[in-house]
This record gives sequence, structure tokens and C-alpha cells, in this order.
Amino acid sequence: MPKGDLGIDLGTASFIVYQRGKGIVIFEPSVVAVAVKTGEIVAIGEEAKKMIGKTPEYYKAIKPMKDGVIADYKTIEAVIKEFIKRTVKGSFLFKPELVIGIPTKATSVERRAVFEAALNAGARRVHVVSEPLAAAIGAGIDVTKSEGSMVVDIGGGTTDIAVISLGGVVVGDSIKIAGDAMDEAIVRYVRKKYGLVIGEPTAEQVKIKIGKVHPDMETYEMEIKGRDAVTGLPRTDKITSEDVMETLQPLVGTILARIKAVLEKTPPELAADIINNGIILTGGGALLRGLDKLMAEELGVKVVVAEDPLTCVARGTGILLDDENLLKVVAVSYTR
Ligand SMILES: Nc1ncnc2c1ncn2[C@@H]1O[C@H](COP(=O)(O)OP(=O)(O)OP(=O)(O)O)[C@@H](O)[C@H]1O
Repeated sequence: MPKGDLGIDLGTASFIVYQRGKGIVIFEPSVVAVAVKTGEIVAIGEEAKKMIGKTPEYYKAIKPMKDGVIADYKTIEAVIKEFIKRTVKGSFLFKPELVIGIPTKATSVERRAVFEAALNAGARRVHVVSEPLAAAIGAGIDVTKSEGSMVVDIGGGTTDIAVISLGGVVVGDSIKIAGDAMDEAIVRYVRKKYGLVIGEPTAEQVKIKIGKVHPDMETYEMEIKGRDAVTGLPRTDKITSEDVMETLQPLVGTILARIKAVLEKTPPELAADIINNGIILTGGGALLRGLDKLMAEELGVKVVVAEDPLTCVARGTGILLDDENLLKVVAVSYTR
């Protein structure tokens, strides 16, 4: 494939684009600002995110990805078009080949819609690959082996659990409990315990900066700014890592229960491989302090956090741009 071809991770939290021969060239929040009257896209990513809550009446900020799936195909088409424009500068006739990660549970109709959106956006050929497979490839796993590997990808909208062998997902599950649900839980907790109304971006900062899910991890404190739930006036308060741990416990508990259920459905031979190789954690949620330790204790299996877990899917699609044989095994390809 020529340089300029793209690997794309359309995440609930971030859009990440890998350009062949260059590496990651776009890493933006998956937010789009649209003109209310015309429906025209006015900003994508960081610029659009800044407009949330501050947009004048004639702009609205939308998140075209919801719970890990594409909620708005027309916008995604425009987003892909914009990515092609930004990366394939100057060469108007060049139509890139795209590798796009899609959720495991995407139906054939949704897969087809991704393909249509990408072709309409100006792609020459489109390959779609299941996200946990792309994440595993990005994490350096040889997915074509008969040996089983387990990948748990904790993103913004979804947690994907997949047992992979011979280039496919043998057993898997996808649940709508991931980073966003954690942020929402922190918002509710702070309101209940401290009588303080905070926004989800503040909750996310708390989770990232001082969050933990294992008691052995160090405890920190953080000042949070919000609005008093009773008086409505702005005020600050303090939250600790222990608070976050208490808040996230039920969510992490559910994720662990679903991983256990997948392990129980895994054929014994592959389960033995997983015990030997451990579970690979990818996605932003993998960075939650103490999650690997908690998982290892609760599941009795070694847990490894992939290097740079946030970019595993995008780097996986990038590796596929360079490996046509692997692409044939793991992806579904379309040309008009
Ligand atoms: N250090 C951290 N600790 C805990 N969570 C983190 C950390 N860094 C990022 N996150 C969370 O990871 C999530 C984003 O992860 P990622 O980029 O893998 O998701 P995504 O691919 O966009 O979403 P999805 O896979 O659901 O479509 C966000 O919820 C973010 O808050």
C-alpha cells in the first residue's frame, strides 16, 4: 500500500489516525461541532470540545460515537473526509486505502455503513477489523497463532473482552461499562457525599489523576471545583483516591464478573494458554491505578498492561496497513 493510507480508530473518547510511513498523526477527542441551521461541520476534536457548553446558539457539539458504536454515520463520513484532507495534503487525486477498527458486536449492517461512509469520504478501499483484534495486534500479539490470548480493551464507551486464536475472536463479550460510566459514577458520588455538582470532564480528571481501584495503591487528594447542590453557588471541595475506589468498585466488579464468564466459556486448551501468557489490558481504562493487580488477584491469572494502551487499536490498524497477509486473515475488505 502506498504512503498516505490510513488506519483509523473511531473511539467513543478519541479519534486516532495512523498514517502509513508516519505513525500516529491525529489524536483528538471524538467531538464534532456542527452549525445548527446548515448541519455543516465547523470543528472536529479539541477545537470542538472547547465549544461544548460554550457554543453559541447556532453551533452544537455532538459526539458521533456513542457506547463504542457509530451513532451518526453522516457525521462520521465528514470526519473521515476531514482526516483524509488533513493527511493527504496537496494530492487531490489520491484516494487512500483505509483500515478501520469497529466494535466486536457491530452487525453486518453497521459494518456496511462504515464501509459506505468511508468510500463516500473518498477512500479507494476499506478494510474493517474488530477492535479487540486490532488492539491485540497493536499490543504486539501474533494473533494468527493457534495459541489463545485474551485481550481486555477498556475504552470510553465499551469494554471489549476477547479470546483470540488463529486470527479470530473465539469467545468474546462487549459491555457498556468503561471510562464514561466511571466518570458518571464519580459525578453522582461527589454530589451525594459532598453536595457538590461537578461536570464529567472534572470527574475524568479526578479518575486519571488520583483514581485507584486497589487498596495497596497510594492515596492522594485533589481539589475539585463545582457548584453547591443547595445554594447553587460555586465552591471547592476535596476528594481522595479512597473515594474514587469506593465509587468504581461496583463497575470494576461487573467488568471482572464478565471476564470470568468469558473465561468459563473458553475452550480448555485456550484457557491453559491464557493462564501461561496472562491477560493483556488495552484502552485508556488499562491505566487505572491498581487495575492490573486487582484483576490478577481476583481472576488468578497474570495481567499485563500493554505499552501505550490508548493507541493499541490505532497502532494495530497501522501494522495491518503494512501486512497484507495478516489483513487478509483478520479484516473484511470492500471495494466499490
Ligand atoms: N490514566 C488513566 N486512568 C484511568 N482512565 C484513563 C486514563 N487515561 C485515559 N483514561 C480513560 O480511558 C478512556 C478512553 O480510552 P480509549 O481512548 O481507549 O477509548 P476509546 O477507544 O475512545 O473508546 P471505545 O473503545 O469505547 O470506543 C476515557 O474514559 C479516559 O477517561
